[in-house]
Amino acid sequence: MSFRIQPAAPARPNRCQLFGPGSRPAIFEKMAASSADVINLDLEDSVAPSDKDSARANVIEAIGSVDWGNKYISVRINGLDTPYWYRDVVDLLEQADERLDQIMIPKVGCAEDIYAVDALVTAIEAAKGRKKKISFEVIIESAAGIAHAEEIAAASPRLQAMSLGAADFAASMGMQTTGIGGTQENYYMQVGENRHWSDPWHWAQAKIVAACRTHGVLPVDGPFGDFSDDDGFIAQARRSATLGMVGKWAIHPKQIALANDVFTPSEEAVAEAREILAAMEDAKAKGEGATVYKGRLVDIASIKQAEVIVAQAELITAS
Ligand SMILES: CC(C)(COP(=O)(O)OP(=O)(O)OC[C@H]1O[C@@H](n2cnc3c(N)ncnc32)[C@H](O)[C@@H]1OP(=O)(O)O)[C@@H](O)C(=O)NCCC(=O)NCCSC(=O)C[C@H](O)C(=O)O
Ligand SMILES: [Mg+2]
Repeated sequence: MSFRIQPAAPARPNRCQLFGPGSRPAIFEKMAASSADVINLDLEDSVAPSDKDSARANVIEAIGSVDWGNKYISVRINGLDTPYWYRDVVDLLEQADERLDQIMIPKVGCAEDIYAVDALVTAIEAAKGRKKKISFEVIIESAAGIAHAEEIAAASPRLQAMSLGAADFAASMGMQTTGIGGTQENYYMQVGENRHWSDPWHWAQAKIVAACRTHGVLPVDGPFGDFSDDDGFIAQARRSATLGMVGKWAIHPKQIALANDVFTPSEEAVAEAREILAAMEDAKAKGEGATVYKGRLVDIASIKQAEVIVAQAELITAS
């Protein structure tokens, strides 16, 4: 273990982030009534250029007027390569109710992108005397973003979460697909007559998880576009959870329960984790660093693994 202790990620549930276009205010109350932990009101790619101003106004109005309960409220601003983003930040920070928790910055490519938004947000917060410090989340969805994932994760103390945006990522990388995440027919190895499919998102997800865990940021899996494919969504979410991600986006309400289910440790998993902790307490009392649990080795590292599962479950119970 390094001399530097790995920082903890923010202690809030982030199992499902529900997206809705800012140009569709009719669904805001439905989003608020959902079981998602995080609400993402979108000003970016689900909003047509002609609707940017009205969507921004809708979102600012709804942040203060809708009862969002205990949900974490995030607004996705437009990318730094557009003429819209500064107006998004200025109007949100000057006009939106203190209920706003977070800004999502899309298509980040380097740490300086975060620096620029941080400088603007910090100035407006001070000028307006805003009490709550706005947090940031970013989307890694370009070749530059994934290449610089670690410096981006370290870029600001405001940064709480980092998602993989599979659609823009695929386009930026020149990948041969029009799917938004999920299974890719052509990514397989042929062994004799058998095809073995693999996961083209895996390496990017693993890089994001490592960058996030190094700097105390929540790693999140992004969208799964085919919302009629529940099994595909569940499989993708299970792979993400196994890699260390804490949640996944929902681009349709039917994906919320699927994400919550995968990213909530099951009762069996929590019971087993508690049993491992108890077994290791017994081992420690006997001066042993390792013992046998259900026919397999558990040791001091197993304590940390079990604590991850118990901590996830306790966080969700407390929320
Ligand atoms: C995908 C949708 C356009 C589908 O909308 P719709 O046709 O209305 O769906 P349904 O008729 O099946 O809706 C059933 C009921 O659910 C309500 N509804 C629909 N969407 C939402 C929602 N997001 N939140 C809450 N409630 C919702 C409908 O009103 C129906 O209600 P009722 O009539 O009372 O039964 C739509 O879901 C949608 O717009 N989704 C979000 C799209 C979005 O935000 N996209 C951006 C994120 S993905 C991305 O940006 C890619 C990423 O950046 C990358 O690069 O990878
Ligand atoms: Mg995108």
